[in-house]
Amino acid sequence: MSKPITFVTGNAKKLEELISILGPNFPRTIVSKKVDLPELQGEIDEIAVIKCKEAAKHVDGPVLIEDTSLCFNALEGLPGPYIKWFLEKLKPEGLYRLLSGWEDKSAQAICTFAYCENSSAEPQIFKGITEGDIVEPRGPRDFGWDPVFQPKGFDLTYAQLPKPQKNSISHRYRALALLQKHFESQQC
Ligand SMILES: O=c1nc[nH]c2c1ncn2[C@H]1C[C@H](O)[C@@H](COP(=O)(O)OP(=O)(O)OP(=O)(O)O)O1
Ligand SMILES: [Mg+2]
Repeated sequence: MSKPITFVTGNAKKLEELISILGPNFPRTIVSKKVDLPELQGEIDEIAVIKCKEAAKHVDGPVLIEDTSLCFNALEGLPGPYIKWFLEKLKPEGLYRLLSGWEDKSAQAICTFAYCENSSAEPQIFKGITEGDIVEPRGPRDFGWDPVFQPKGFDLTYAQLPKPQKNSISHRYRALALLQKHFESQQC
């Protein structure tokens, strides 16, 4: 019997989406642990790997983390992994205004999961990307920058989409689909 996987995050909304996306048939048990992990600098994959190693110090056994970036194409991918601080200071309105000097409002929402079996194992990466545009904020404000991200092919923002619909196209869904495939293939 495999040990449960501990998903380490300080963000309750991430946990809620993970549970609802993976559903009841995921082959491993997932428990969660609330830890405020350091907000690191660097390239997206690098950050996820170091974050996973940090998280492993708080857990005895398999550990999972994720880090989310919002990358504006006009700004060469910024704010990217620093979106948390940009959102905190500028609020959704300010994120939209950041692009006022640019015609290109396109952006990528990127979710990077990192998993390691224990604190000495090298983390594995599972990454999902959803393309969209940064728009004037619309919809409920219960999760981060959801009000300003409008996925390509939709005329509603992530915040306006019904949860199951966001969870069927989101960056987090795409990353978790890869994670799910990995654990399902390990079973046979
Ligand atoms: O689907 C999403 N829709 C809207 N906003 C989102 C989403 N996913 C993360 N977010 C926000 C949370 C944080 O302001 C920043 C990512 O920073 P990030 O470090 O990954 O998240 P966090 O510090 O809240 O939780 P954790 O303890 O897992 O690091 O973007
Ligand atoms: Mg964080």
